[in-house]
Amino acid sequence: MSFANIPLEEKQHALQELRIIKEQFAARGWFPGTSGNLSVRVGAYQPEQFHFAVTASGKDKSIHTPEDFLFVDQAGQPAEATKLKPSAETLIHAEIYRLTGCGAIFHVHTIYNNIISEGYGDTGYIPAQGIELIKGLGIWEENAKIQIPILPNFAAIPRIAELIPAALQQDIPGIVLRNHGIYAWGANAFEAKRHLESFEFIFEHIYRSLTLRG
Ligand SMILES: CSC[C@@H](O)[C@@H](O)C(=O)COP(=O)(O)O
Ligand SMILES: [Zn+2]
Repeated sequence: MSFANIPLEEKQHALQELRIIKEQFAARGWFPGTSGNLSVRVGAYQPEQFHFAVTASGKDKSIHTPEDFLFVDQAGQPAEATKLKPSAETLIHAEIYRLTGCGAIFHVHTIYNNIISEGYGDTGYIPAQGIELIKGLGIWEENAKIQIPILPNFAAIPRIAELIPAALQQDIPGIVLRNHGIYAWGANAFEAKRHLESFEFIFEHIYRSLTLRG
């Protein structure tokens, strides 16, 4: 499906969803120093052709402006004429959409995801078990044991993107960049938000449990 053929209402709905999520996450302090990026996919999905709305790069994500988002294609290139620059990490979003066919991807930098990803960085994944919010990831098995993948925080985004296929864990809707932040995704914005909140609860739980035990 070409970008022009995607109904205007669907595009506007995606922008409205992003605007609401951006405001909610900003209120939690999840975009410090302009960090973080958000996207919602629009139109039909084929691994080799799709489109999504993504945050423009380097903006203060705690305020709303008419220049907060733009639409890009599967290669991360603007889908229509614009002076806006897509997020520096758009290629990571594109690769996650290509591999999963998901509907929304949210990326935030938090103290908990940074500290925990550094702590487990050499292991390559964050282990979690016995935390109720694992169910928030859609994993309902009793006492489920999960491993949340960690990728190195290379400066070159294409180098990170090329590691994603091997790192993806079936049933784990997220990837952490070491000492950087998390990407969480879902079939739609509602699910991606639930997953992101669940991951962040898990990270804080692990951090506080380790601190308590000394
Ligand atoms: C200003 S620190 C954050 C950036 O380095 C980057 O990791 C980030 O999340 C935001 O980049 P952006 O290009 O605004 O989407
Ligand atoms: Zn980032």
